[in-house]
Amino acid sequence: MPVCHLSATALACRRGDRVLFRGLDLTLQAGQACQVAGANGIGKSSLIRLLAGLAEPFAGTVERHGEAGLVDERPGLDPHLPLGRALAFWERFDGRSAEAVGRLGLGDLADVPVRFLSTGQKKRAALARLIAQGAPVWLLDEPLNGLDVDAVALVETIVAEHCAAGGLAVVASHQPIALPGAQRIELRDFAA
Ligand SMILES: Nc1ncnc2c1ncn2[C@@H]1O[C@H](COP(=O)(O)OP(=O)(O)OP(=O)(O)O)[C@@H](O)[C@H]1O
Repeated sequence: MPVCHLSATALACRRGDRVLFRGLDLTLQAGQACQVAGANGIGKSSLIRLLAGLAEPFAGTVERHGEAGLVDERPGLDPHLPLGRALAFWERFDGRSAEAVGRLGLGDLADVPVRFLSTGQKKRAALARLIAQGAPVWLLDEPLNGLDVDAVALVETIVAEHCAAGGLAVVASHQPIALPGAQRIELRDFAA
């Protein structure tokens, strides 16, 4: 696993004419995880986007060393392709195939177009691609949405394995997720 590090300093986020949060500090080294918690609309997705470099902070800085792997509400897979081919598209970038499809219960779905997959199956597929990507910095926005109880436990295990292998993870979720030893950020504590 490539060396990784993620930090945010005095971070503030504005969406539209509203400042959502300010004064947020975060430091994650290889092997560490953080859960970002908070009510709907408080700014969890916005924080993930700042950490991913997809949006500019209103104030403060983000420093990231290591490629980011982002999972959000869009699976990042061509909806018109069968799942197997949609995942294969990423192989040329990732340099490896999505070997976790079996573990994620997708083994029988290779011929099913992505648009026909259920919500939970799409989320599982996004996680299969995330693992294949091999990025050290995982930024997971509501990764449990649509997942059944077994899949929730699997995500908890996969995140723990990723961190044990030297990766790091930020998990934004309004649902409980077991991340032993993880930091926790309550976004309401930074409400502007
Ligand atoms: N492009 C935008 N312009 C203006 N406001 C926005 C924009 N995008 C999001 N917002 C607002 O920013 C706030 C935070 O949104 P965000 O999606 O980060 O919240 P969240 O904590 O992830 O919510 P949820 O738990 O419902 O997913 C919301 O009030 C939302 O309406």
